[in-house]
Amino acid sequence: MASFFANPSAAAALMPSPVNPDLSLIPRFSRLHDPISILRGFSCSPPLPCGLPSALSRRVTLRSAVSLRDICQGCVPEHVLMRAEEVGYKMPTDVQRESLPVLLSGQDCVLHAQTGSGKTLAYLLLIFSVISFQRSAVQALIVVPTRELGMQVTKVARMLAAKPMGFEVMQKSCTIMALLDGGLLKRHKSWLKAEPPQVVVATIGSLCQMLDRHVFNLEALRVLVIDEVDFMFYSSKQVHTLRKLLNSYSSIENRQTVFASASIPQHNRFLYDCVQQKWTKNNVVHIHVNPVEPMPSHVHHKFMICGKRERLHALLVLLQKDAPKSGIIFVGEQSEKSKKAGKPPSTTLVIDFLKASYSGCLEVFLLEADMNFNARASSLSDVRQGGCLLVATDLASRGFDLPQTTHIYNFDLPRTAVDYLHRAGRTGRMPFSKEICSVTSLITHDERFVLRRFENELMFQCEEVCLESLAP
Ligand SMILES: Nc1ncnc2c1ncn2[C@@H]1O[C@H](COP(=O)(O)OP(=O)(O)OP(=O)(O)O)[C@@H](O)[C@H]1O
Repeated sequence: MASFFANPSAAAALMPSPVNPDLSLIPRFSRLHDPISILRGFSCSPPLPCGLPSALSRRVTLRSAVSLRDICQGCVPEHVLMRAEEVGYKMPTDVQRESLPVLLSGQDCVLHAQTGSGKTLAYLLLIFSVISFQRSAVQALIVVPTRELGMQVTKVARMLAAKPMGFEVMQKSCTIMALLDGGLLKRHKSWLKAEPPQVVVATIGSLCQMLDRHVFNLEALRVLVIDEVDFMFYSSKQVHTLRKLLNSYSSIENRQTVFASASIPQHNRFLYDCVQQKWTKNNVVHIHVNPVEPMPSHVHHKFMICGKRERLHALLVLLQKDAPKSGIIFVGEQSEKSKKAGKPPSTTLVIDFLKASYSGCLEVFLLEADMNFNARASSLSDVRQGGCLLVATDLASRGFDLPQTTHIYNFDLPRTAVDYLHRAGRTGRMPFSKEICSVTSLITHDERFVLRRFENELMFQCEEVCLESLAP
């Protein structure tokens, strides 16, 4: 049993969540979540096959109103806690409240909680509690799927590592290196050799390039985080490299391993693999927050039925009516066939249309994989300045944090329910705010059944809005 439960006062503070497993909903829920574990209760996942020790699945809530400081004091350095408070992280979110005691007790963890729930801060606080600022060696590694998410995580980590105001004694600061696709890898190489940083945030491609060339090693690694783990395993082309990272470049005995995502399809199977494939230790804990509500409840979901040719006009009407503070318009990737035919991608059509017709006060930006890295970086920094309309492909659907985003538009429907969940999760990202945000999908009659399938899988309801009722 996990060592966390050896502490009677901690165990007493834990109460089973009053989650109501509405049985009629369970069959619909099966692809994203495991119905068996919902039926069984809340403290442990079913025993793993083949007599493997059971991975703990915690669906429990610490009830008392404790601050982040209360949870982390004595483990996380004082200056990091002061910085966290300085930037506004005072009370923990649910996932932080549930995961930090487990993480700080040294156990491997699968962090499984809604988009925008604060998983990044949870694993960063663990990292700062474990690494030695005096030692010049790579002690923590965070692997992310995209350059954009890497830039964001690096920014939060650097923000926490900075000296807080009025804090005098800080012998040595922590260095955090971003090793991201398209970065200046040559410069990084010299830096890594001359003075290895304590924390590296990397995309898998860049990381393995460095490890294969023995530019640095992971002998001193204490924490390994794989963010957006389901994407990394199921959609990334670099699964082979990821496995190598988990099994060959560092040892599970010496490191603490953390996997994070808002969606882990068939999570019991994943936990089984973690133990069997030796990606984690046997007593890995599954922190599953709010399992019957995979999306934030203050996000409203809507759809509008319109023909393909009407879509641009419909989008414009919606933008005028909604007047978003900031919005993201998701457009599908261009197919190979359409590329070969020399057609412009849908992103270009949408951007050109909005630039010509949108008369609102927001600036319009583009973010897509085909842009070069500098253009992507500059788009990203522009959209972070304030409100804007970002036209993006699914590149922006994972982990991207623009808290000011109030409206999401699916100009093209996403391919899967998981993609819908991550796109929708780009809004409603202020943990303690209940500001109503919305996701509107523009669909044809034929696509209604696809959206209905997403509704069933993700357990939300979509309200229909009519173009005629919105038009002035
Ligand atoms: N304790 C806290 N207090 C206030 N704000 C917080 C706290 N923790 C996180 N946040 C804010 O919540 C937002 C979402 O956090 P984060 O990006 O870590 O979410 P996430 O769970 O990783 O989401 P996703 O699954 O979409 O990547 C961020 O803007 C972050 O600054």
